[in-house]
Amino acid sequence: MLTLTDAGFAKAPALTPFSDCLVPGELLAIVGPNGAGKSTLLSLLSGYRRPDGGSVCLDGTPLHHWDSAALARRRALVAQKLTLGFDWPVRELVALGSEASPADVDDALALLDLQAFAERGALSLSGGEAQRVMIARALCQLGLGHSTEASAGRVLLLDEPTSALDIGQQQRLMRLLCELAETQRLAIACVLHDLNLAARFAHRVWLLERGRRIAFGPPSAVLSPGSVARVFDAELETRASHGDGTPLMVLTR
Ligand SMILES: Nc1ncnc2c1ncn2[C@@H]1O[C@H](COP(=O)(O)OP(=O)(O)OP(=O)(O)O)[C@@H](O)[C@H]1O
Repeated sequence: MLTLTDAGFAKAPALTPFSDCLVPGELLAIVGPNGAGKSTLLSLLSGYRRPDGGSVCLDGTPLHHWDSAALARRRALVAQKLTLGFDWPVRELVALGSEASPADVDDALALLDLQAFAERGALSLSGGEAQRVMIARALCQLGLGHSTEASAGRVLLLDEPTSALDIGQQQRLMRLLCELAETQRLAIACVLHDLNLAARFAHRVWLLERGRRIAFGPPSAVLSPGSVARVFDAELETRASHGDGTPLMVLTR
């Protein structure tokens, strides 16, 4: 379990300290306007930045005390800006830095609908294909495909993983993330700009505004049309409702 206790950053980019957990089996959506601090929060959750106060612990041990190889097997981050580096064949890029077997790589490629690209050079991929490759790589890093017991408690952090995906791929990815959370007992935190996607798939939402977490809870509680319109300074219409009562919001013209 990943636990934040009064963790935040005093210096820019600042983040007001708060406490909460990333729970195995849960898909958490982190939402908020541009510059609200979502990527900053992922840098805290991943351990790439140490909090100025409080702690971020995985199974009770502060992230900065973890051995880096052991931590890499327990948490993976797919950043917003993709760095493909060299023109690796996709298969090699997906396996890079992990202990994945060729069969594990095949499994990860299949999960992300990438089998046809296995031998292609990474630099030849389209934006959406490259985004899916980096997610497949994170799954290999976490050793998914092994037993559920081995996967349980692993943490997958994704910064806008649907930003380059068409709607069909968005749906397949969000379904896959829900399935991995539920069947492999992963804890997943995912920055999303599409609030309807967050409402549809996330178990819980954290809403950020100006470096502060201002709301958290189930999508139906956090994503009310009033608070979304205010926080995002957007004019919205509520068209219908998702199954759980969360409003389906569209922009007015
Ligand atoms: N090194 C830095 N020094 C000062 N300010 C910074 C630094 N890095 C980021 N910021 C600022 O901190 C704020 C939060 O940045 P962050 O990238 O976390 O936002 P975000 O919510 O992920 O935004 P977006 O939706 O645009 O990706 C932004 O206003 C950003 O300009």
